[in-house]
Amino acid sequence: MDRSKLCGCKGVRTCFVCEKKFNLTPTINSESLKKLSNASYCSYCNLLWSGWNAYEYKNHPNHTGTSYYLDGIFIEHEFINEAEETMLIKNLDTMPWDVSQSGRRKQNFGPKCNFKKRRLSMGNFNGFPVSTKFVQDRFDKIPILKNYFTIEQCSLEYRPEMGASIDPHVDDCWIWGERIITLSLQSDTVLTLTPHNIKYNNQYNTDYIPNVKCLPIPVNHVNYPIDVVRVLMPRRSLLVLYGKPRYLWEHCILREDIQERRLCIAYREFTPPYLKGGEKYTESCNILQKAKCFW
Ligand SMILES: O=C(O)CCC(=O)C(=O)O
Ligand SMILES: [Fe+2]
Repeated sequence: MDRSKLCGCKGVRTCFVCEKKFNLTPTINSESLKKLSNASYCSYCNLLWSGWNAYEYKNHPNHTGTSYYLDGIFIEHEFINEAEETMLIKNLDTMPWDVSQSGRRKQNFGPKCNFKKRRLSMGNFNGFPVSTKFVQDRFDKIPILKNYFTIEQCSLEYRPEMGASIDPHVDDCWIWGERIITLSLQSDTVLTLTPHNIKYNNQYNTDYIPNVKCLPIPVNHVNYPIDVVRVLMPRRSLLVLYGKPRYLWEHCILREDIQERRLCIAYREFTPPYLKGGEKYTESCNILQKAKCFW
């Protein structure tokens, strides 16, 4: 089944286009997730509240039912204003979009990374679009983003008519540092966190997680009463995932949570070995220099 001329999907990933043409069925079944114990994140009290509805945070402070605590999720509402959002979307859309998996499109600005061989190179990385610079500059305002130095910036587009989604995954742990940032644009969606069922040793390069031996992997099965966490990502908000939600849970965006076109800009930093003073710095110093450029 060669889908290279049809869409961007590979392996188990699918979109409406290839599902129709090859009679494929999507792998993720949200109905089965709804049957698990689920809770939604409230960004105002930093707690999870029982239930699937990700808009539960709007009931704050009048939540009812049981609450749970999971450290490692941060949301800043209205990180950018409406005029800035309009301007960002307009500027992103002046640049070409590349097809990606599961009906998404993307614009990638960052070095070339071979996650399997764990090899890093400049590739055609040339810095970042100047129209997006103010977003990176504003990271300084957020205390948990202290010393955040962006190495990769990736715009993603999700359209309902493509059946766009992103399958459960953990962002690579060898090259990408602890703090994963996402700026959401154009419409709200939900990030769904699910138990990380390890499929094979070192999947996502989890052996490279700092202090991995101290972390109870997979935490959910061992001692956490919740199997699915729903995190609303309102348009114009900034989400930061770190700690356990970044390393020990997979995150995904379900097709049913894309109701309108949604864009986001995802940001990644290097892991400590590739930062100044780290043991891999000789391999990364040119890339760190390049990541200061805006064009
Ligand atoms: O679209 C999003 O908010 C999540 C994207 C994501 O998880 C990724 O690019 O690794
Ligand atoms: Fe991700």
